[in-house]
Amino acid sequence: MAEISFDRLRHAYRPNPQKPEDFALREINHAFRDGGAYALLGPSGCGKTTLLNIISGLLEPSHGRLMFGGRDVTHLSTQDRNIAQVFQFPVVYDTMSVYENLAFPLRNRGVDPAEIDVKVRETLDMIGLSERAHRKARRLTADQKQKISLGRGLVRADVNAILFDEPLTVIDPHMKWELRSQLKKLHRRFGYTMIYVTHDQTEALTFADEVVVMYEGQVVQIGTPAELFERPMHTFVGYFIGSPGMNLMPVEVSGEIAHIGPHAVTLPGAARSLPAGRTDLGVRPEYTRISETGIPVQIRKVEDVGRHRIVRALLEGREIAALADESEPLPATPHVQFLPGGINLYANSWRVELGA
Ligand SMILES: Nc1ncnc2c1ncn2[C@@H]1O[C@H](COP(=O)(O)OP(=O)(O)OP(=O)(O)O)[C@@H](O)[C@H]1O
Repeated sequence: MAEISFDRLRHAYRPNPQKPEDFALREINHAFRDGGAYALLGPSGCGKTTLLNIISGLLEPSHGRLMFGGRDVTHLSTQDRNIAQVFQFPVVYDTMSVYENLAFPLRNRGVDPAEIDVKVRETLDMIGLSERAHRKARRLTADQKQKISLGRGLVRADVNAILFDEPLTVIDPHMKWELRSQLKKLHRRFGYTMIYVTHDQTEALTFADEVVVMYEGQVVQIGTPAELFERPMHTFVGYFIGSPGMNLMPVEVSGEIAHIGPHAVTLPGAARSLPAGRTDLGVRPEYTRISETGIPVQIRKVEDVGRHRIVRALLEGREIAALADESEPLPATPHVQFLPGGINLYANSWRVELGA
C-alpha cells in the first residue's frame, strides 16, 4: 500500500485547453494517505471517474504528476502500478468456478499455491460465497457475480490501492448495506488504501474515513463526515452534504454584522479578510430555529420526517429550511434565529475564517 499524491494534476480531454472550463479536472494538489479509506463524492460530470482512471493508469493526465509513495508513476501502465479495480458491472470469467476466479489473479503473479488456497478461502468467507466456491460463475446471479469482482479486488495482498467505481450499482439495497459494512471491516482489519467513487452521499459517508468532495473538476474539500457537516469549506459542500442542505443567503458584511436586506445577523467574529465579490451567509437547518423573535419569515410548508419537522420558510423572498421538534408549536408571527455555533461566511463560494 502507498500514499497517493497529486502534483499540480490537471486533465483536459480536448487539445489545447485554455480556460478552466476546458479541463475535466482543474488543478489537484492533494494526497491520499497510505491505508486511508476515501470516497470520491460529487454530482455527475464533476470528474470522479476521470480522477480514478488517472490513478489506475487507464488515462494519462494532460498536465502534472501522480506519485505513489513519493515515486512518479504518471507514465506507468496499470499493470506496473499494481492496483486492484472493481468496476460498476461484474468482471468475471463465466466458465471458471468462483474459486478459480479468485485464484486466477494470484496464479498470474506466481503466488505460492498453498498461499493461494489460504487467501482464496479467506476471501470466499469475506464475500459470503464459500458454499458456492465450486460453482461456475455463469450460474450465479448478478449480485453474486459482483461479489466475485469485489473478492478479486480484495484477494491480492500486495496492491498499492484498491479502486472501486460505483461497485454496488447492481447489488440489491439490503445486500448493499451488508457489503459496505464488510468493506469497512476489511479496511479496519487489513488497512488497504481504498478509493471508492460514488454519487450517493449515504454510501460515501458510511464507507469512508474521509470524503473527497468534487465539484466542477475540483476537489473542494477532503474531510471526515463530521468536518463536512460542521465546517463546509465550499458552499457546494454545505448544499450537497446534509438533508436538507445548508441555507445560503447573500449578505453585505460590515465588521461583525451581516446584512440580509434590512435585517442584521451578528457573526461569531469579523472576517480576517474578505475578498471582493459575492458574500453568502451559510447556516445549516440544524442551526436554524423558528422563534418568536429574530428575522421575520413566512412559513410555506412543514414536513414531518419522524424525529423532527422540517419547516420551509421564506426569508426576504428566499427559501430556507429550519428544523423544529415534533411537539414544538410554531409561533403565530414566525421569525428565524441562527445559532452562533452554526454560522458560516462564504466569499465567492469559499469559507472565510471569522474571529481572531
Ligand atoms: N472520454 C471523454 N472524452 C471527452 N470528455 C469526457 C470524456 N470522459 C469524460 N468527459 C467529460 O469530462 C467531465 C468529467 O467526467 P467524469 O466521467 O470524470 O465525471 P463523473 O463525476 O465520473 O461523472 P459520472 O458520475 O456521471 O460518471 C464531464 O464533463 C465529461 O463529459
